[in-house]
Amino acid sequence: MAKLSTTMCQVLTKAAIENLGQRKIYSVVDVLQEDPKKLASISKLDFKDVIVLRQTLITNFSPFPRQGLDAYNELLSQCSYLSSGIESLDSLLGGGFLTGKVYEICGVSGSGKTQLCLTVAANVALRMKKSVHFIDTKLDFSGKRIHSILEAKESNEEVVGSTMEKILVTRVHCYNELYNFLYHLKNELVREPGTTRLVFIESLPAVFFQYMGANNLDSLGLLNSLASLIKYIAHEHFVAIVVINLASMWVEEESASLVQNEDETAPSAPIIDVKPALGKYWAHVPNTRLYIEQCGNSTERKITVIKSTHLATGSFCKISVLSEGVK
Ligand SMILES: Nc1ncnc2c1ncn2[C@@H]1O[C@H](COP(=O)(O)OP(=O)(O)OP(=O)(O)O)[C@@H](O)[C@H]1O
Repeated sequence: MAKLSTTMCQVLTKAAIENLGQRKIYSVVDVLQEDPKKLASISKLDFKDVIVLRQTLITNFSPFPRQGLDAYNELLSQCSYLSSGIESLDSLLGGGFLTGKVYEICGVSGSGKTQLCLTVAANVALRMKKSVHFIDTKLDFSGKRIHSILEAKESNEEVVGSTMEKILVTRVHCYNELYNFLYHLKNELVREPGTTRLVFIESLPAVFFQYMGANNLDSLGLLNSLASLIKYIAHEHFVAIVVINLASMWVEEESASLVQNEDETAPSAPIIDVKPALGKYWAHVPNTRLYIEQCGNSTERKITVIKSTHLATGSFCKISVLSEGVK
């Protein structure tokens, strides 16, 4: 909501702004909502000038509809898939993580979220000249682990060293530090566009749990500001942002009692529902949500698309968490 100023239009004088202010008309939206005749009498501007003012404000402040073709061409020219370096995951994602999108990887504790992110960070940094940001909110980033993942892929110690230099780890202790870091990253990308294409936030609940509970409105406001910033960076600077979230498993007892087995005598299996943390507001923020869970033997994991704007939900792939990283 832009505040009125004399630089917005030649006819908008300081006196007119003061006159409008006395009637609580302070912003562009206030002017556009008001009847032009009434505006002329309040501001003491000519009716002709009020029409010029309205046209100028509409031209400069309205979002214009764009053709679908323009949006598609922009996507083709500026977005790219960042291969995760894990074949099965790339084919699930249609080629890799798409720049300009926000991804969430959720799963219960120990499901392999961190191992997956470290491996993808290592793979992307190894292949690309750009830096990969890793925001560590849990304060447990392991340089040793990423070094051993890289060593398993690359025998040249110099290449391993230069790749590790491209993985920029930032430790944040609280929401404010996270927000400030992202804000500065946004400014850096304005100054030097394209310096980074991939950002991991590991993990979001770690900086939010302190705000949950008592004053829920505060946490919603903070979550809203962070979500806008994350989306802005991803969309405007063509960065893929991968947010790690915890998930909990809930047994839906009501549904369980409705589901009958084939012989209708044995008790039916309870339906397990996956609930990512951070609530309903956050639920719509990521463009794609991936759920990672253990399956089969202790190293095997299944990744399922549980929400997406461009991938089929329910599709899945299998990966293995090994000493040399995720494969
Ligand atoms: N060096 C390693 N070699 C093989 N497997 C490993 C290695 N390090 C961790 N793992 C496996 O990775 C799994 C833990 O994964 P990870 O730490 O990524 O879980 P997480 O989902 O991030 O958990 P949390 O939410 O608690 O942080 C365990 O099954 C562990 O055995």
